[in-house]
Amino acid sequence: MNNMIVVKDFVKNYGHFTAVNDVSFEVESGSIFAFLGPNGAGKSTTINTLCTILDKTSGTLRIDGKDVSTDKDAVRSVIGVVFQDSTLDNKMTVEENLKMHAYFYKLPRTIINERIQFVLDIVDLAAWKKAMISSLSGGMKRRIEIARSLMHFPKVLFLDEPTTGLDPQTRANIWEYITKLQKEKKITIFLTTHYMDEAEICHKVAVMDHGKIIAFDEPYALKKRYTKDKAYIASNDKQALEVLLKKYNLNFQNKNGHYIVQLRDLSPLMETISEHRSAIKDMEIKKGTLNDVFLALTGKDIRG
Ligand SMILES: Nc1ncnc2c1ncn2[C@@H]1O[C@H](COP(=O)(O)OP(=O)(O)OP(=O)(O)O)[C@@H](O)[C@H]1O
Repeated sequence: MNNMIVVKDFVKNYGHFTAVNDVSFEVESGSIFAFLGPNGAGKSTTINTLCTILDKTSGTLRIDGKDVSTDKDAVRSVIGVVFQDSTLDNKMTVEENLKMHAYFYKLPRTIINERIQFVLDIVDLAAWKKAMISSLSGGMKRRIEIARSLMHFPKVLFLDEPTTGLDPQTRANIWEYITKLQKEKKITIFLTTHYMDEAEICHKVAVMDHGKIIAFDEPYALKKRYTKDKAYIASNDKQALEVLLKKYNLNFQNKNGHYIVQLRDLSPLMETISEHRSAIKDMEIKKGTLNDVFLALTGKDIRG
């Protein structure tokens, strides 16, 4: 396995306050990795240290084999970053913003126009090259920021809450580009989010709380380990249903007319349903979510 990012025993203090407390993790090359956690968990601090913006207190952080503390320029040349808040210049055009980035990264002048076309094509905004940034919607600006971060062909793209504040359709749209970059360009994507549905589609997730990684795995594995699926059943004969649920040792509660049944495996539920078939009004099985994982680990909802 080839790891693009390796973090070992990372600690970051702000004065006497420890924002990141002895964190270690690795991110596989070409994968999409998410830091999931509530506000203040330490996600941005970690991302900013990896991006060479903040200095660590202790530990080792490497990107593509380069140390983020001692080899900052080399690290900067292989990463692209999209911050939480826009850093585009509103008084300039799309093209001018991208050119600024090209000059900053000392791209050869002869390739700049071609590169601008290339990155704008990736986010489907080539037609907006001459538009002022101030005339674009929030979602378009975010796409331009992603395009800009790709100008120097980074191996790793850091996205700090890339879709916060965007409407659901624009969020879906941004995700289309993120997955395209990972699949087609083989870029390693490292993002922070507090949206469960976004973390669900990542290859690996680190769940973070109070500066610690409290779980780290594929979303499916986390859900399997920490959550139970639940069946929601509405019945025309509640008494008979309760007798059956008890008979098959199923753990249940009655809420708002529905029986909520915790499932370890499906067979006792299947037996219950087949014996109760004629009286069932409605039934739905809900899978465990990453929020349930967070709840199981911390006793609180991820949104606080
Ligand atoms: N410059 C700073 N000085 C002091 N404390 C800070 C500083 N920056 C962050 N913190 C604190 O460190 C902790 C982690 O903050 P961080 O921004 O990394 O969290 P986060 O998980 O990214 O949350 P958010 O989603 O709100 O950005 C928080 O308690 C925050 O208040």
